[in-house]
Amino acid sequence: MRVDVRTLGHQFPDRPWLFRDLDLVLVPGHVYALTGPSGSGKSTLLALLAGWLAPQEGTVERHEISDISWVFQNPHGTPRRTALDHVALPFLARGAPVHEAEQDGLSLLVRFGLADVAHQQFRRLSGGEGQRLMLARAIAARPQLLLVDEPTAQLDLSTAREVNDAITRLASPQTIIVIATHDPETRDSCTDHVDLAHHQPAFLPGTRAR
Ligand SMILES: Nc1ncnc2c1ncn2[C@@H]1O[C@H](COP(=O)(O)OP(=O)(O)OP(=O)(O)O)[C@@H](O)[C@H]1O
Repeated sequence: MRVDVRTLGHQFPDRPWLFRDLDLVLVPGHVYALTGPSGSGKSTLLALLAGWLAPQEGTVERHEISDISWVFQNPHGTPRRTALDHVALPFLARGAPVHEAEQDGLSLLVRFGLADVAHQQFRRLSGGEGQRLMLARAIAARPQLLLVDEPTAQLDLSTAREVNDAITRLASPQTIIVIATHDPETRDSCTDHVDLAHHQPAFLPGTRAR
């Protein structure tokens, strides 16, 4: 399982290049922080990795990847379902008996510091709890590629810290994880760092920028 990115570059019609000459090999067990100034193309790169968007130059090859999940800035859960329901569901969907699915779900809630709210409805969770639950649910679903867009953007400092703490426990041997972020603490919670600033035309050698 692997994502190979080769000499990738993208620009939208009649707009300047966002980035060029990006080479990456993404593998499971790592959590890649994707940083860069606002408008540098972080969300665009996530869409290219997912295959939602075709690159203007270069290639993105996904090897042995069929399931791709996203976690967005705002947690989207089912309001009246409990936290445990949210993480048990992916296990049930894979055919686990209820008891086992709930046990596995509970272990994930413990890992993400959510054991105390296991039986709380989603609508009663705080912003940080909701966001950590989205990460826990994404891990439970075991996608081969997990794309996370600005997970702390809507959170205050201490709530963001809780989410960043969860990110330090996110790495999974079954999943390649990429997190677009502005937050230096999120970047430091990841295992690897890709800085789009180094791939903006102004930073690249030669005269290709225009
Ligand atoms: N479909 C589109 N058509 C034209 N321009 C687009 C499109 N999608 C994004 N852009 C532009 O591309 C640039 C990069 O956007 P993108 O959202 O990828 O940046 P970002 O680094 O994620 O920004 P931020 O940190 O502010 O979220 C922006 O100037 C944006 O307006």
